[in-house]
Amino acid sequence: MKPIQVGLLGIGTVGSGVWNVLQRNQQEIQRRAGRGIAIAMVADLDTERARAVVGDSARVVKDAREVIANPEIDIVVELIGGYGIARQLVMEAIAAGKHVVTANKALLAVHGTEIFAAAHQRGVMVAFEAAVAGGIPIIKALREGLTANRIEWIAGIINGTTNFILSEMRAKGLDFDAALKDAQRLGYAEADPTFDIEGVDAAHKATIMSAIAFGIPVQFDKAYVEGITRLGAQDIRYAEQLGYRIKLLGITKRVAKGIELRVHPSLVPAKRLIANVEGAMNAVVVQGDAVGTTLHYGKGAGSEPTASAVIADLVDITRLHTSDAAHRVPHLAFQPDQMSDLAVLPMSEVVTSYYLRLRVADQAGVLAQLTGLLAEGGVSVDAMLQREAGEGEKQTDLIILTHSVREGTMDGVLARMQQLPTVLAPIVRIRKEELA
Ligand SMILES: NC(=O)c1ccc[n+]([C@@H]2O[C@H](COP(=O)([O-])OP(=O)(O)OC[C@H]3O[C@@H](n4cnc5c(N)ncnc54)[C@H](O)[C@@H]3O)[C@@H](O)[C@H]2O)c1
Ligand SMILES: N[C@@H](CCO)C(=O)O
Ligand code: NA
Repeated sequence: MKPIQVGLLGIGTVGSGVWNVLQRNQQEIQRRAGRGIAIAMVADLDTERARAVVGDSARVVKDAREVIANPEIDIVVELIGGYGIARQLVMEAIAAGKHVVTANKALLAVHGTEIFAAAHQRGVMVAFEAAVAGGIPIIKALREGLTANRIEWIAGIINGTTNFILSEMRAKGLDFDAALKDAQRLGYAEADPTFDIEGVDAAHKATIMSAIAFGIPVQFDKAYVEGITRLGAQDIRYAEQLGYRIKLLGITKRVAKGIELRVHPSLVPAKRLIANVEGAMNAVVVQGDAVGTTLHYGKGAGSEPTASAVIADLVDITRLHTSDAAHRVPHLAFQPDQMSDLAVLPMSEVVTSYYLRLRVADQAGVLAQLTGLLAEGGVSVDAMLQREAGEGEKQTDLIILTHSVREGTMDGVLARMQQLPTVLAPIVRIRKEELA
């Protein structure tokens, strides 16, 4: 049988990885897929660089629409990125009856509803394993391997750049700016790392996981997003003294009132496996009612790790494309007519515990005032740490760990604490997740 015909849109970091791995493992992949997989056409604005990768083995064009218009092409792989031209090309490929593979989490988190509906209507598959945690087969795990479970929550380190920065801050005592410079020097962070450090990239990925886990539409606009740019090196140190590490987590959780969907720095007990995921590595913890806790660990980015996921999608499509569309794995794990309208909750409704750092005057009665306000708000204290004031110092750091409380309640208590004349600087609040 003729190999299934693939057209690649964009052959940068991920695209060249896809080309190279497919060439190298061609025979083994064919034995698994039951049919050859051939990249017949490649479109990239930089045709010279594209030719340097593929040589004479595929047709190289500048205009991605030439690939989409080619009736010979069965699968279009979108590896351009962003929500602009990539969105148009994906929609056009679907309209042309092509199956689509994409690594573009930004696109799916924001426009997924429109894209999946169009694909469903046209009877084509849109596969996106590479979009969440790169090479880790987490989409496959959530959609198929864990399909027996009522998923309770997912918490993941799903951005390698920020995990690298946090690891550097902890190991070397660097502040955020210095650690970011290291990440850029070593090629982990992009020239414009905004989406990574502000938590947006992790929120895109968490949004996609929340949809698959709970059968809700992708709703990036409802996600709470907080990055690591304001994290102080001293908080990493204090957290460590209390037995915690600080990680940027993407969290989605089913609670009585709806779904939590949030990305923010979190204290995690140092003894948890996920707290020990260092450098640019990714890890996702999934809690299912039947299986219990599972941990999925590996490389979330990079040319060949990401290509590993893109090619797995190509194999899936090669195996399934002749099957009746109703018997394929649904895009978001649940049948499209069985989606839930559970609400994504505002952050004020989220219940979690907190690490608070207060810069306070070192004088009698301060602690009593603060614990008084906490008690009034119904916030229960779990642990406290007071840094010894140096000789002659008139102020000190006070660290408070709380038990669980509604975020809206905590906001009120913090506002009242902040007004005390003995609280000398903005209070730092970091959420704490026990993950058990
Ligand atoms: N790099 C990673 O490790 C990684 C990991 C997971 C997901 N992703 C996602 O994969 C996608 C690709 O990322 P990348 O790192 O390979 O990016 P890249 O910048 O290295 O490659 C993008 C390629 O697309 C080409 N391109 C841009 N506009 C085009 C157009 N209109 N027509 C044709 N080609 C065009 C560029 O010339 C470039 O070669 C993104 O959505 C990214 O978020 C990347
Ligand atoms: N910028 C992303 C790349 C993979 O999506 C990261 O740092 O993890
Ligand atoms: Na993945």
